[in-house]
Amino acid sequence: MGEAPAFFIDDLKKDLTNGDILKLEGHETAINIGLSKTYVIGGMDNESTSNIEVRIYDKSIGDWVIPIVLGAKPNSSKCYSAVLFDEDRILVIKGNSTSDDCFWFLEVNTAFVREQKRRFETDVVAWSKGVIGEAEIPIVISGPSGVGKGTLISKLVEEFPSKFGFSVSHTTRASRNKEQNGVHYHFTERNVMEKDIQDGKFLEFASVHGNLYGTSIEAVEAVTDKGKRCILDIDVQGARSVRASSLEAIFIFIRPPSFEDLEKRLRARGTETEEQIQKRLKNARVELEQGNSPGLFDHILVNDDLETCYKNLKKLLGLNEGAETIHKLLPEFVEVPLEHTASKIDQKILINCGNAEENSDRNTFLLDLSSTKGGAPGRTRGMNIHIIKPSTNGTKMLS
Ligand SMILES: Nc1ncnc2c1ncn2[C@@H]1O[C@H](COP(=O)(O)OP(=O)(O)OP(=O)(O)O)[C@@H](O)[C@H]1O
Ligand SMILES: Nc1nc2c(ncn2[C@@H]2O[C@H](COP(=O)(O)O)[C@@H](O)[C@H]2O)c(=O)[nH]1
Repeated sequence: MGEAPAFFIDDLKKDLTNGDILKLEGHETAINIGLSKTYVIGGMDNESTSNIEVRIYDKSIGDWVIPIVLGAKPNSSKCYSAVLFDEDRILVIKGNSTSDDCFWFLEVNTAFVREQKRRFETDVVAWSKGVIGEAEIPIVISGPSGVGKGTLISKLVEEFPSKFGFSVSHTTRASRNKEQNGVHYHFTERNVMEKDIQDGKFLEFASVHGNLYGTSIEAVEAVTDKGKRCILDIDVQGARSVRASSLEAIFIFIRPPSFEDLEKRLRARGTETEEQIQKRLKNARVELEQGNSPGLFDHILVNDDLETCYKNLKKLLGLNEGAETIHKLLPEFVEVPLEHTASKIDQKILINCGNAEENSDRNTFLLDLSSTKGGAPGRTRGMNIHIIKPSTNGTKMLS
């Protein structure tokens, strides 16, 4: 049984550095990792800082280090507790928050963080939001330009709005007439997108028909966080990158009935100049060949008659009539108050809410982290939460 302490805001002076007195400011919590480093997490009582800050006291140099902080940062709260989950990750629990925003992992030495430390040649930490429950794995749809990927995806999202969500890509190409920024694409300047790629914000990116396209980690997580299955419409290079990434997905390649049909569709759409059409058709020949690459795509569909192809797509996704009305049970939803304590037992975190003497009805939660997957950059998914209710004779039962 491994037990790790949690520290709270009223621990203003605490011997966290095995000898040195460390002064915590405002709403901060701190935790030791190894013999030499103390991670101080939280913020001052300052309206201007809306995100949780991180600083490291390095005993070996006797000084503070401000690390590069990667990943989407949690908003600040008035109370945090921290539990050392393993040597690589600190679980931070935000007081006064609900379970959709109260569990965060600060990664200090995971493979991703080690790679970033090498890249930046300085201390790096990365946030990853803890999410309760699993999500259905994303669907990657690829195929040559004009084959009908967008048409098929739109039909699926329209018929099953609560089941599927579209991953909104970034692109440097100009928007077409009816395209909306943030809905069809995030239309971006090349230098901004290149900087974001450098900063590790993209799951994949590729140069397609002369423009830069890419899927940000946030684009996929935003859909999955809503409990929806994410659909990515990306080219074959992008599909290859996702295959090589840690994201588990289903890969579907859409083929036209013939090259002539593909050309007709592209021209009939009327969104490209003749020069652009020629470029897309040239690239289509390469993509059609690559669609057969062994081990890349799980399924190949021919989009001849649209309705038939759509029916086949639904079939392979296991959707039948009335599927939209079937809802999965939502994972347990809990609220962690300002005053709480947290302690670790194996892969589980016991969270006691409130003051034991004053409130006998206080909730106790058991957060099971044994099936977690993923991590920075992105989310840590697969947490399970159980509510332990006090029984009348004082024995606590798992619900
Ligand atoms: N089965 C089909 N039969 C005839 N026309 C189709 C069929 N499927 C789609 N189309 C039409 O073909 C054109 C291209 O379709 P769509 O824009 O969905 O292709 P796409 O694969 O998403 O292209 P891109 O990769 O360039 O975004 C559209 O005008 C669409 O209405
Ligand atoms: N690798 C990626 N490819 C993408 C992404 N978003 C779209 N695409 C592909 O680009 C072409 C052209 O699209 P268009 O909207 O300009 O017609 C098409 O094949 C898309 O699948 C992305 O994020 N990454």
